[in-house]
Amino acid sequence: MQHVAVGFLDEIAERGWSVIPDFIPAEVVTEMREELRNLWQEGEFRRAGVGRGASLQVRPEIRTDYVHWLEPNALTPLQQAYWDQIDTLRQTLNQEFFLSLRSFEAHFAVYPAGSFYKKHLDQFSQTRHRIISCILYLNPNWTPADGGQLRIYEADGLGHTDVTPYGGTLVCFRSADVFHEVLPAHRERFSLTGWLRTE
Ligand SMILES: O=C(O)CCC(=O)C(=O)O
Ligand SMILES: [Fe+2]
Repeated sequence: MQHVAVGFLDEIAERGWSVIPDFIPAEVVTEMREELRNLWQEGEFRRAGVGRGASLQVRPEIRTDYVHWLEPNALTPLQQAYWDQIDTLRQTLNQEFFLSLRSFEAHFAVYPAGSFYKKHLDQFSQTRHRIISCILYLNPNWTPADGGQLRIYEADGLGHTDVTPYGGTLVCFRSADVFHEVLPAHRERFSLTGWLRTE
């Protein structure tokens, strides 16, 4: 079993979210960002939507990012290595919290300068398969002045915490009950966003 910091599991249990700085090393962040950039230049991204299946809609008043879904059967070696790391996390979460997380789905995301994603939950009301959201940031030299923070709301709805999207940082939270939003990014913002699922 991978050694995850005790604090990580406690935070997920108690407040619903946790941040792991340097989840992957800087060289790997750079290589992943190169893969993302190539796909972007090849026109392999689509405007992200809201909802699922037939009710999926592009809603620019809610989110203005672009996504490219990864194909689990055709991962690059770099993507596979990340998948393996997440799989260890999956097993740890299953053991610790008696969950039945079975799979992982993920997309690269690009937030062009000025983009945002308003306050939302990641679980769909009709289907409840997304249990833990995992976001890996791929930005070079990000600073708080670049905006694009992930704003995580407290369960009481009163307070919030802003997470700066430094390259290599992983944020995990419970998809069903942690409200969050992406504040407007002042620079192009890159990430790999995924969900541990029960199906
Ligand atoms: O990129 C982030 O920080 C969060 C993205 C997000 O909330 C989502 O894609 O559902
Ligand atoms: Fe989200």
